[in-house]
Amino acid sequence: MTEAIRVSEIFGPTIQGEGALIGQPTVFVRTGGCDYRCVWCDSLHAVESAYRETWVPMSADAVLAEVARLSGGRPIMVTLSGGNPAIQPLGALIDLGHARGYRFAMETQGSVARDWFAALDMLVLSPKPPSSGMEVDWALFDDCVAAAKGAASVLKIVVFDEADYEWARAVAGRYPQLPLYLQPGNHTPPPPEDDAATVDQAGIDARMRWLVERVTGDGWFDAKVLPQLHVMLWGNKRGV
Ligand SMILES: C[S@@+](CC[C@H](N)C(=O)[O-])C[C@H]1O[C@@H](n2cnc3c(N)ncnc32)[C@H](O)[C@@H]1O
Ligand SMILES: Nc1nc2[nH]cc(C(=O)O)c2c(=O)[nH]1
Ligand code: SF4
Ligand SMILES: [Mg+2]
Repeated sequence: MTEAIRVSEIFGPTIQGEGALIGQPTVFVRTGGCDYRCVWCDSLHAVESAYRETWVPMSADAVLAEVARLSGGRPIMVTLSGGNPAIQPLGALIDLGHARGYRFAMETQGSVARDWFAALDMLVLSPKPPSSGMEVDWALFDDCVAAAKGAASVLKIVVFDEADYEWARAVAGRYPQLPLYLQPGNHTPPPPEDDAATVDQAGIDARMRWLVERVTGDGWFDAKVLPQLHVMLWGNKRGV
């Protein structure tokens, strides 16, 4: 019996709405609990301890059975997110899923490194810019980059303002080997309203246009700028 995984929600298939795998059909496994508290986190139901009683301990077998039920038993890309999925014991799930043809991408802020990162098909590292109110521990972040070993790794940085943009440029300079994705931030209403599709899409669009102008104006031609596609389609609705 493997150690239990604390699960906030399992949903899909939907499309990956962000970053390198945008548009790709996937099932999300969102774990509960995070070592960060970003002021603009859009997934507080998987972060705040007020929601702890909604998180269910599940075995790797049970998680994979639910993923298989949702995907009609067909192998699919599984996206591990959270909260911070790196604080959960996910190695056994990845091995079990691989044996059945599933692939695994994971979203993490890069604050906790695990040796099983190397088994992922993609590691998405999203270090948090100044607007988040968090401060990155770069030694821990470097441990995460190193733990991925041969696994494909990318950077995805949320940008709300000029200070975030300048910060993203510096981070890109620090990790020239990692493909970099920039995404405009969305201001999410705090719970309990976070179930509703209430985003300021016009504001996000304006931030996206500004970001494109900054990147092209600077001749930063190896950065990719993408919106959160699922937010364009469904706002900050849960489970999509
Ligand atoms: C909810 S987080 C969970 C995974 C992990 N804790 C992390 O932050 O990478 C998933 C992704 O959503 C991004 N994100 C969170 N809140 C956001 C917001 N308000 N606007 C845009 N992206 C956001 C994060 O930067 C991360 O790339
Ligand atoms: N469709 C969709 N794409 C996503 N990409 C990253 C997400 C996340 O919350 O980690 C997310 C999400 O919640 N939904
Ligand atoms: S690290 Fe991710 S899940 Fe945790 S608070 Fe920040 S955005 Fe939310
Ligand atoms: Mg999200």
